[in-house]
Amino acid sequence: MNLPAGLVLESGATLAPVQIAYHTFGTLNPARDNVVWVCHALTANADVLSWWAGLFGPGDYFDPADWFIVCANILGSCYGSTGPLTSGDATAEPLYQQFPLVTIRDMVAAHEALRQELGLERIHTLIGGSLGGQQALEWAILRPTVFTNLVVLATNAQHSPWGIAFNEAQRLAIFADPTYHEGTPAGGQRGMKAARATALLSYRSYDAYGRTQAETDPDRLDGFRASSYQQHQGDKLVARFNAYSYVALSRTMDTHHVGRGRGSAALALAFIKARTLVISISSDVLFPPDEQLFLARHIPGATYAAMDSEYGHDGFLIETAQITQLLEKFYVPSLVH
Ligand SMILES: CC(=O)SCCNC(=O)CCNC(=O)[C@H](O)C(C)(C)COP(=O)(O)OP(=O)(O)OC[C@H]1O[C@@H](n2cnc3c(N)ncnc32)[C@H](O)[C@@H]1OP(=O)(O)O
Ligand SMILES: N[C@@H](CCO)C(=O)O
Repeated sequence: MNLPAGLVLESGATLAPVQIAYHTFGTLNPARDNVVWVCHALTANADVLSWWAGLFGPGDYFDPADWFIVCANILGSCYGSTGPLTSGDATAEPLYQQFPLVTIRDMVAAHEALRQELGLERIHTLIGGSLGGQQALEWAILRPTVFTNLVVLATNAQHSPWGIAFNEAQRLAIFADPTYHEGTPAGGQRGMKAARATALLSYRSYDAYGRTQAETDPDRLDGFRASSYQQHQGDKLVARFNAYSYVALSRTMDTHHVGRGRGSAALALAFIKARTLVISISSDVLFPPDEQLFLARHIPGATYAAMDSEYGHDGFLIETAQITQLLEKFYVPSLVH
């Protein structure tokens, strides 16, 4: 979808033109009440069936045979929507480091424009984890009557000092790579590799590393498994992402505060009318369970569910069997459609 006039961002700057890439799966039913809208996290994309398999896909809880699933790539990303490498205007240069600050609310403005374009008056379920949960919360506050159900995982009402510090450490790694400042599509790759390796420490847990990366050779002095894992994960992101989007999206995450201009986070959450399920992960050090307890306390009538997992923050992507069980329990009373 194209917005030729673009969007006036929360900062006051105009981003124009704006393109929003999205995928839909399944079919909108005649009653138009089977829409599930997924807000994706930091480095994912609109193809939710590829990165949330086990929850979205044939035979999964959200089976495209039953549901009309919509997922839009977020502004600032590199998977089709307007971002630092796409000027949006074929004649202009990409903006690279000059890409403007996009807030979570700006991302939501893009989702809202797409919802209106698609003519979806009601969304049965709005779901997202992490940065996706931040968008979902903002949207449910902004348009309280649109969403029947809201499911947020491993997310928060306001990005924490700890989360911002992690993001800053990652940006420092990218800024220390001189190629980032050259402004080319491959700029900052070595920095982003280090940034992803740093981020991973906040996405997994001590126990997960202990289980998957333990050494079997007690005499080893170098070349540890945990080291090559960090290298591999950094390389894997470099192969599919770019440093300018990484910096832009981490800055977006830092801006997240549902209470901005609304008195407080608690007052803002009280606007939500959707029936809400808030899910936490016991080993999540980046978005710890206290943050989800806060959400559940302040969203009217919300249900809180704690997942026990050793996977840390990334548990929201990995623990699909547990999430399915929680959804089955959550939807039973209201049955569905
Ligand atoms: C275009 C696309 O790729 S779609 C985008 C995919 N990603 C997203 O959308 C973002 C959301 N997804 C994610 O963040 C992740 O995929 C997760 C959290 C769901 C799972 O993370 P993964 O990295 O797949 O799992 P895990 O931590 O177990 O690591 C497995 C990988 O590490 C490798 N690995 C494990 N131990 C080691 C080691 N000691 N040394 C080197 N490599 C290792 C494995 O071989 C495997 O590599 P592969 O992914 O290249 O096959
Ligand atoms: N590992 C995920 C989640 C971060 O919140 C990603 O790369 O998008």
